[in-house]
Amino acid sequence: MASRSPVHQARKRFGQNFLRDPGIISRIVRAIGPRPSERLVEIGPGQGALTEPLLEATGRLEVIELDRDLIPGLRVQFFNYPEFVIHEGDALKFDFQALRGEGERLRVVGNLPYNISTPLIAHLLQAGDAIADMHFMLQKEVVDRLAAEPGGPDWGRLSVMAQYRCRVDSLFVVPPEAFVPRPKVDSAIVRLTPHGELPETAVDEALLFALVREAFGQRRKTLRNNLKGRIDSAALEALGIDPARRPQTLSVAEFVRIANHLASGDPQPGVAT
Ligand SMILES: C[S@@+](CC[C@H](N)C(=O)[O-])C[C@H]1O[C@@H](n2cnc3c(N)ncnc32)[C@H](O)[C@@H]1O
Repeated sequence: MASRSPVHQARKRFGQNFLRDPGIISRIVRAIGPRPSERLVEIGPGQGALTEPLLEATGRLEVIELDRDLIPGLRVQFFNYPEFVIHEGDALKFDFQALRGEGERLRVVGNLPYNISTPLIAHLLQAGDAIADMHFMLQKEVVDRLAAEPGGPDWGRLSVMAQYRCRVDSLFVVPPEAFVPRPKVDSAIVRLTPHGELPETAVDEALLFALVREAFGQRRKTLRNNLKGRIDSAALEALGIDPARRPQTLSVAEFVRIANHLASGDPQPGVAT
């Protein structure tokens, strides 16, 4: 059953689990390490649990909140911060690029609504060099997938997509008791830091992500099977990749190598034509 606050009934459809544990809140803020005048953006401020200490630290904050019933409370709570800006709307459609000023990079934070966390991260990863770093509370299972290593059970599409663009640090676990209402699962804090320069660059990123989606189509099948029609066994071998391997054993660099070969249009790598 959803818990009540005197003014607001938590809404499941907006993924509302409000942080209540002061110890966890200050640990999150310490992990973020906000400094005065930095360009911080909070997704889903809710009832202001993180908003307040962030504003205290920086004096300046932009928030994006979808639930319009929460907006008046935020305006009242933070009326004495002239550089507190509320964007009423959907973070999934928000143009983060447009927010930053000349020479600025955004620090994005949020206890994210779990029902949209994966598409939201995908949306933020598109924001190019607009973002300096991101700190998110997510379901622990999603953090495990983001921070996974090749060969492990959690390594998959989300891991490759995130690690292609970012360094990923899983910071600490947050138990259900820290929230009202309590979620059914553990949560965790993750830090995503976009690479200044990509360690591996895909010539065609759309092709890389399509390839990764196909490769992980059936995790138990081999690359030979999952990538049938896309690349044959001889070409995989010429790229130094055993076609009998399963997709969850491939590193980001290996996926990029295959994608760049496909983008080059060569029938077979390493063979002079
Ligand atoms: C898990 S709650 C976190 C609230 C608060 N930050 C806290 O830690 O207590 C998620 C917040 O995101 C808001 N939200 C849900 N979907 C959203 C969306 N698409 N765009 C922006 N905010 C959203 C919810 O209304 C809610 O305030």
